[in-house]
Formats: sequence, structure tokens, C-alpha cells
Amino acid sequence: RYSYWKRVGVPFIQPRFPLGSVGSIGTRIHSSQLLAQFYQQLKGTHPFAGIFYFLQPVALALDLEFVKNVMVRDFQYFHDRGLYYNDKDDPLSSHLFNIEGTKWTTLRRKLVPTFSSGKLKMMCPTVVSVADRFKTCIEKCIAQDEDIEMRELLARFTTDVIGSCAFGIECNSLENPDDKFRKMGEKVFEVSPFAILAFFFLSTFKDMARKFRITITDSEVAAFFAAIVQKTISYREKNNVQRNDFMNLLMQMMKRDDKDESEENSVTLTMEEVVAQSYVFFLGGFETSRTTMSYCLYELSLNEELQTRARKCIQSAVAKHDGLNYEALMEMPYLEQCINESLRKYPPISNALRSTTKDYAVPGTEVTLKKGTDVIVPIYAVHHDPEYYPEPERFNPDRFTPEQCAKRKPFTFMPFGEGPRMCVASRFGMMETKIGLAAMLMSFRFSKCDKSSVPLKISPNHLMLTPAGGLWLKVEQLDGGTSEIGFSKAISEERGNRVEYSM
Ligand code: HEM
Repeated sequence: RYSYWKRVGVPFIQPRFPLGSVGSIGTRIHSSQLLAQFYQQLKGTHPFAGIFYFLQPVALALDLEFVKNVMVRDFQYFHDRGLYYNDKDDPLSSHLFNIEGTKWTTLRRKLVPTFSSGKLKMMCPTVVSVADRFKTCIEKCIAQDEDIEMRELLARFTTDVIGSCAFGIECNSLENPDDKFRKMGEKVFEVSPFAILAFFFLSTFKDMARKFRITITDSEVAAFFAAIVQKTISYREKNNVQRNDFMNLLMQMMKRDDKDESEENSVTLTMEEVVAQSYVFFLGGFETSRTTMSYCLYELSLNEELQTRARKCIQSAVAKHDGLNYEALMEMPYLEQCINESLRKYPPISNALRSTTKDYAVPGTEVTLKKGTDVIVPIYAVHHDPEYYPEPERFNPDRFTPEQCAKRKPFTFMPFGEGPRMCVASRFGMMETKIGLAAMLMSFRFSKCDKSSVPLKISPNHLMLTPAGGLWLKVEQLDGGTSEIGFSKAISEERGNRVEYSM
């Protein structure tokens, strides 16, 4: 098996039995950094490199033309991710991120409208109202100690945001750190090195794993989400509640009677499928944005000048639009540059995955990727390639001025992936991140403290790019605070019709 790439004439990373090329993932190094080493080692030799996940050959993209072909031009060969899911024994795993084929195409098409500009604008006050509670929560924390572990607080902020926007649920994890929603999020993402390897293993041997009815979702998490979604749905049905949120859209897809049977590609979801989609929105909604905010805050805390510049940009937009609202958010170019530079340096989902659905003759080579071959687009490696980003370890938001963006080569900035399978909620993620950062920078000054680790180390045993040991910062209240800047004006009018949340 291990002579495969040599036989087909593709430069490859020497594997070791039984783990292949990924033996150190989860224990010594994060997958994104290991793949960046492979990428640098073999870049320029071929459109992609050969690596092995256990015994399975996997292609690692090395050049941008190949990335473009996989993500966009030849998408018909690459619409699946090839990840393990098991809709029979583990329905929660059967969500938009994992599912394949026409089921994915139709479901994706139906879900996209959830994140239209109109819907985002409508959700904006809800997110701002959570940001207001977030600010109060930080004030309470710093009254006790100015050195704060920010990642945990940010997780509570994004948990409450996604609870409100996706489920219409008031989960007060900001006020109550032991809130069950928060605990569930923690449980999903804090996985052991063994679990990471097991996940790669199952994705490599999917058919066998399905035969043995192997599940990947923690049973407590599965039961929790099933109960919360069912409760929300039955409350809405009983009280005839219509809200402009994700749950509403999924409920419409459950009701076959509402649909024109002849409608081509119409999707009907079972309750289990609705639970799975809600679950992925919860996952996508809280971990990625909190990670982005964490890294952005960290970098700004190391550079007072950039922090002041970001704060001024926020203050002037808020003053112009009379509060922190959708219009103000659209006019914070420097904050956006800072966020983009954070996403470049620390893309939370650091690799995009695709799997060939039929044999694929790689343009410009003699090689054919066999049906079922996994392809990795190493987002982190491309974002750290000095050819595209000189001095890649330097945090420099000026890389994202409109002039610099116009000069940038396509496919060198992919924090949300690319092509038809890119992040379905990228604009919502940006909005949530901007609101969280704006709320914090308007009210507080951030700097490093004795507990801050500089330089930051990436934890090897997290799925996303996560700082090891958390993110400790010194947080001081700014003179004047934010009350007069207009938070209160933006507090959501739309607080009715929420399910009482008491699990
Ligand atoms: C800063 C925030 C975010 C980042 C950096 C991010 C990044 C990504 C990336 C890299 C992918 C894979 C794209 C690819 O394979 O080409 C993805 C997919 C996805 N994301 Fe996000 N995301 C963010 C926020 C969100 C939010 C807020 C949600 C939900 C509310 C979400 C839901 C999803 C879903 C469902 C997919 C799978 C899409 C599909 O396969 O059709 N993401 N995201």
C-alpha cells in the first residue's frame, strides 16, 4: 500500500506503519502545522503531494491551480468531503458538513436563504443584545481580577448568540457558566488525541465502520440536542410561533403537506435530520467565531497602536450611525482588516477536505485520482506561505487594505473555504465576530498579563486551531464605557416567543 504514490509517480511523504504520515497528529503537533511542513517540503514539485492516512493514500494540494480545479472548476468530481457519518445509528452525524451527493446539494440550496442579507440584518439586534450582556459579564469579571481567560468568556458569548439566533432559546451561559448548552459545546470540541486519530481512522474505513454500527457522537450530546429541538418545535407548533430563524426554515422542510409534491429536488426532513442540521449550526456557530475573536484580541493586545486604530474605527462608525447596528458594522473597514488578518494567520478550520466521487484525471499530469481518494486543501499552509504573505508570522492588518486585496492571487485567502461547498454561514460568522469585537474594544483595553503565553502555542489535540493553555489577557475598563454609545438603542425588540430553556 505504501508504495502507491511512488508507483503512480507522485512525490510523497514517507509513511510509517500503521498510522501513515499522520502519526504525530493530536499528540505532538496540530494537523495544520504538520501539513504545512509537508506542503513546504514538496511545494513546486507537483500539483499535489502524496501522503497516507493510515493505509489510505491522500492527496495534499500544493499549487493554486490544482486548488482551483478541486474547489471550483471540477467541483462535479469533488462535492463530497469523505468524512464518516452514520445516518442509521448516529443520526446527529448526518448533517450538512458531512452529508454527500444530491442530498447535500438539495439541502444546501434550501438552507442558503437562512443567511441572506435581509435575515442577517434582522438577527443583528439579537446578537447586539447578547453583546450587551457580554459587556456586563466582563465588567463583573474584572471587578474581581483584571487577568481573564478570554476564550472561555468568548465561548459563552457565542453560545448565547447561536442559542438565540438558531434556536430562539435564551441560554444564559454568560450569567451561568455551568449552563448545559455551554457544557455540551465544551464536550464536543475537547477531544482526546485518541479521538482525533479514531475520527481519521473511521473516515478512512467508512464502509467497515458503518457495518460495525460505529457512532461518533457522544450519547449525552445526542440526547440533549434531540430533546431541545423537539421541545422548541412542539412549543412553536402549539403556539403557532413564526420566527425568522434557522429553526423555522427547518420546520418548513419537515412539513411535507406544505410542499408541492412535484417540486423538483424538494427536501423533506425527518425529525432526526432536523436535529442534525441544528446541531451543525450550533457547532459552526460557536467555536469558529470565538476562535477568530480570541486570536484577534490576542494580536491586538500585543500591539497597542493597532488596537487603538481598531477602536477609533469602531467608535466613528457607531457615532455616525447612532449605535452599534447593522449599518455601523458595514462601516468598520479597519476592524474588518484585523479580523481578516486573524483569519489568515489562524484559520479556525485549517484544512478543507474533498473526496473524488469518480476517477479524476489531474490536468497537466499523467495521474488519475481514483474514485474515493481524499484531497486536502491546506488552508493554514497557504496562509503561511511566504510567497503569498511575506513574513507570514507577522500580524499585519494592512495586508487586507482594498488595494492589497485587489492584488492578491485567487485562492490564497480561504478562511471560509472556497467554491460551492464553502462555509454556508460566512457572513453570519463575520457579523457575530465583528459585533463581539466591537463591543469589547469599545469598552475595554486589552494587554498581555503574566499568564499570557507569548508566542502563542497551538494545542495539538484540538480539531480547530486552538491556543494551548487558553488565552489570558489583562482587561481594563475604558473611561466613559459604552452606555452613551448606543448599545441600549439596539437591544432586540424581538425577545418574545422564545422557548423557556430549563434542561
Ligand atoms: C468565523 C467564522 C467561521 C469560519 C472561519 C468558518 C469556516 C468554515 C470552513 C473553512 C468550512 C469548510 C469550507 C470548505 O470545505 O470549503 C465551513 C463549512 C461550514 N460552516 Fe463555517 N465557518 C464560520 C462560521 C460558521 C457559522 C456561524 C456557521 C453556522 C451558523 C457555520 C456553519 C458551517 C456549515 C454548516 C458548513 C458546511 C457547509 C457545507 O458543507 O455545505 N460556519 N466553515
